Amino acid sequence: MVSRAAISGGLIASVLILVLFYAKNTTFFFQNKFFIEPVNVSVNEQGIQVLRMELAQCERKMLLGQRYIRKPALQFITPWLAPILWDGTYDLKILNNQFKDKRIGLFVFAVKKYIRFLPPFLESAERYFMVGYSVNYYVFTDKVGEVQRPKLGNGRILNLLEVEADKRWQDISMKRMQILVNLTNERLRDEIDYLVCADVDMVFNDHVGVEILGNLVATLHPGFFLSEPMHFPYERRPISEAYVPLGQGDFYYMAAFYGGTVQEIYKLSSACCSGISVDKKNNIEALWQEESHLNKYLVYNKPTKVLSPEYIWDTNLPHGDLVKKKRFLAVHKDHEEVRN
Ligand SMILES: CC(=O)N[C@H]1[C@@H](OP(=O)(O)OP(=O)(O)OC[C@H]2O[C@@H](n3ccc(=O)[nH]c3=O)[C@H](O)[C@@H]2O)O[C@H](CO)[C@H](O)[C@@H]1O
Ligand SMILES: [Mn+2]
Repeated sequence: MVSRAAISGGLIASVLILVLFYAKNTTFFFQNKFFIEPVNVSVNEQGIQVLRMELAQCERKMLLGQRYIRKPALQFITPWLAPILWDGTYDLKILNNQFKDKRIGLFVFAVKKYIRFLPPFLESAERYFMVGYSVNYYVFTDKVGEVQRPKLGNGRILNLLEVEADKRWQDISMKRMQILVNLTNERLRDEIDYLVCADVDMVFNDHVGVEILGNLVATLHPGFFLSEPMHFPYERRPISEAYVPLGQGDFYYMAAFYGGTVQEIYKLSSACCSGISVDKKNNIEALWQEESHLNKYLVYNKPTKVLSPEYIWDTNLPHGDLVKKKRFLAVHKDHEEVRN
């Protein structure tokens, strides 16, 4: 004869199994359904409301025991509590007060054919980049004599500096790290407080101000901000110094816009530079050159501020509706033509 206790035990066990099975599947279901949430990432007056509604929705789902996950890049804060800058998430008045006496540098390479991108880059920077602040441009080129000096605002200085042109575009792009080491180790220490490093094949298209300043600042790559970390194009070959193992890394950053204090950029460029030279000795080049080394560095040295893809956008990319302000835009180019 089966005892009563055994029957109720069996019943409880089967109910438990059913509950677990249901929970597992609903979690799975909601994870998929809500993983890419079509959110309004701009937090102005309506934005705040949207955010509140989302939070309420999120709480409701959590109450129901369903897991609710929002894409990390669409959050306003990283897991290590650094702000992710989206339009409307900061108060410019407070920041302008905080940074009012700071001197800012903008570092850019315009070598060989890329010199053609320099006039629109500088003109747009004069219109949108740190307007009202003391800005020192550091333009490295192999054709100092060919640069037409644009009209600059008050307190803004153009430093034209000579750099030797490498044969391969990859080497030109990577050489930026070597130049940055020297620049931040010597001259810049007394000249500026913050340095911003940019690609030249870009134009400023909207306000970019002191909100981007911080100890160590990097920008989410606009092509990967919604991707799963396992799909980030990190260097995955362990033989390279830029290697990032699967399961590590939070975001994929683009090397076309990053910055920080002179001291932090010195540390960053020194690390990337030594990684690049070890790779050279081992006859390997990281998948995305210095960008791979930058990403490796940022896995282990977390940025203190992260810029949303508002700060690097390309109009060819999908999901532009999530990015309300396109502040720094890639200029479309014929890669073959301009690199050869
Ligand atoms: C979509 C894509 O392909 N993205 C990669 C590509 O970006 P990009 O296609 O944006 O690289 P790029 O051709 O703009 O080169 C980077 C920068 O190096 C400078 N430069 C380069 C070549 C040259 O002849 N003269 C010169 O001045 C210039 O400032 C330029 O903006 O390459 C980068 C550098 O490795 C990164 O890895 C990017 O992820
Ligand atoms: Mn570029």
